[in-house]
Amino acid sequence: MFLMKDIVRDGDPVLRQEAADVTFPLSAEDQQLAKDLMEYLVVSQDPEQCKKYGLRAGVGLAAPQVGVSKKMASVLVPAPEEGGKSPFTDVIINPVIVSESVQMGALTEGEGCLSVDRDVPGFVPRHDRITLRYYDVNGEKHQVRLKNYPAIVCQHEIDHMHRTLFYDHINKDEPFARDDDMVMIE
Ligand SMILES: OCN(O)CCCc1ccccc1
Ligand code: NI
Repeated sequence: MFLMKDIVRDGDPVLRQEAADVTFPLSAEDQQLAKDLMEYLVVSQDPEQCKKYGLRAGVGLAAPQVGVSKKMASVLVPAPEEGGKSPFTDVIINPVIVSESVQMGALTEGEGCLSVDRDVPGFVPRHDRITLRYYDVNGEKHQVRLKNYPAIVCQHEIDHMHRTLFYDHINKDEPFARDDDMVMIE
């Protein structure tokens, strides 16, 4: 199981590398990696377990963040309300955004990252809607349309595979600048 000590922090070159495509069928190692990446999210989103293991809660975790420069990330978007259904939960492998809205969206709270041990205030403008193509651990191809929070999370994780951290997108001069067309996501 991954602990905070296993999470690579900003400054480590692996976070600024282009990650490698994953080959199928998954090696035993990559199967274990997928399990561990998802397990981290499940455990970190359980308040009791999160505290017990001293984790920072996360809704996504990309392989480069545990030092593995591969195009694999777990995503577990919590259900909006108790007992509801998660809007998106999967391990996304070799993801490609095949289309994206012109309209941008950003979390009103800004973003954070398990690999960035500091607050970086500001809006992180992303595409409000995307069509995402990816493979799951069984090598099955998926094409999904995501919007708002699930779309934001997937773009954050895919960024990790392409040398990008969330604060790269924040406007340096005016961190809270927004065009009136931008969807503000609670
Ligand atoms: O890469 C995942 N990770 O650093 C955890 C935080 C994920 C995340 C946080 C805010 C908005 C989108 C995604
Ligand atoms: Ni991150």
